[in-house]
This record gives sequence, structure tokens and C-alpha cells, in this order.
Amino acid sequence: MLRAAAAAVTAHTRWVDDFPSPGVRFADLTPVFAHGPAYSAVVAALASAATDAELVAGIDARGFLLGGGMARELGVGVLAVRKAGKLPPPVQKCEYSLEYGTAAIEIPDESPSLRGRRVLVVDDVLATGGTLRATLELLERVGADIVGVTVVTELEALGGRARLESYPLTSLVRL
Ligand SMILES: O=P(O)(O)OC[C@H]1O[C@H](OP(=O)(O)OP(=O)(O)O)[C@H](O)[C@@H]1O
Ligand SMILES: Nc1ncnc2[nH]cnc12
Repeated sequence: MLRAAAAAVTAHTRWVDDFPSPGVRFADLTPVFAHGPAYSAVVAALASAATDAELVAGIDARGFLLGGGMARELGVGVLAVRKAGKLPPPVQKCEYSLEYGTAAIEIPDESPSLRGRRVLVVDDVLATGGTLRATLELLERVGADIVGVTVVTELEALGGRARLESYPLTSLVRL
């Protein structure tokens, strides 16, 4: 199952040079998600990273597409980890930097309560790890139990895995 999903990712990923800034080679997974069999294979493979999860947290924006499908697959709920300024207060916020700039993300502070809940976190790409680290910090701040961290594509040269050392990280494709 994992091998078929990885092959589908490799076949359908579009690489874009100098986006969103010069020198960046951007992994665009849009065609992977738009291809029915590839999307199904990827969602099933990612969901298998933590079948004991009680909630899937998907990171803005492509993590939403994955997280919703995975939550259905596992029969659990889904949480949108949002870019700053989109959620009504009260929120928990964390600023971070990534390959091409800085950003901030937020989760709801108390509603839903995440204390003690087993959460599987998902995003499309792991690059520097800034986005996932900030997300994990937020989830831990509100007491969540991180049972899995999973991504479709890991860009190894950018060193994200080292910044997530203490978490159970899996990826379908490592480049
Ligand atoms: O490991 P990192 O260096 O943090 O990079 C990974 C993040 O970068 C991309 O999102 P981006 O911030 O471009 O936002 P978008 O989803 O709004 O396009 C990608 O979808 C990850 O969320
Ligand atoms: N090269 C890249 N491709 C896709 N998403 C990214 N996020 C950070 N760097 C990226």
C-alpha cells in the first residue's frame, strides 16, 4: 500500500522552479490530489500512520485536503490548523519561519478541548520543519497527545526531520 502511494506521488508531483521566490524548487502536489486513484492511495497510506488517532489535525492549506480524507478513513474528527487571523478568538498562536519567509498559525484555545486527545498531524510537504514544529508546539500547549506526524513528501536537504526528532514522523516519499 505504501509503495503504491509513493509511486503515485512521484508520478503526479509537479516541480516548479523559482516559486514562490528565486532559488526555491517548489513541490506542487495539486495534481496528486486531483487524480482520484492517487488521492485515495495517499490518504489511505497516511491514515495508516496512526490508526489509534482520535483526531486528525491538517495544516493550512493542503493539509486540509489530506486531513479530511484521513479522518473519514479512520472514522474520527478533523481539526484545521489555520494561518493566523482566520479563526475567531480565543486562539493559541505560534510564529515560525520556513524556506521562503515567516508566518504564524493558530488553533482554537479551548473549543474543542484537545487535552489528552490522541492527535495525528498531517501536511503535504516537510521542508525546514518550521510549520510542523510550530503546529506541534501549539497542540502540546493545549495538552494534546501527538500519536503521529505524517507528510506526503519530505525534502531531506532542508533538514526538517532533525527538528522533529522527538515525534513519530513518517513520510511517503523522501527526496
Ligand atoms: O517545513 P516548512 O519549511 O515549514 O515548509 C512546509 C510548508 O510549506 C508549505 O506551505 P506554505 O507555507 O507555502 O503555505 P500554503 O499551504 O498556504 O501554500 C507546505 O504546504 C508546508 O505547510
Ligand atoms: N520546496 C517546497 N515545495 C513545497 N512546499 C514547500 N514548503 C517549503 N518549501 C517547499
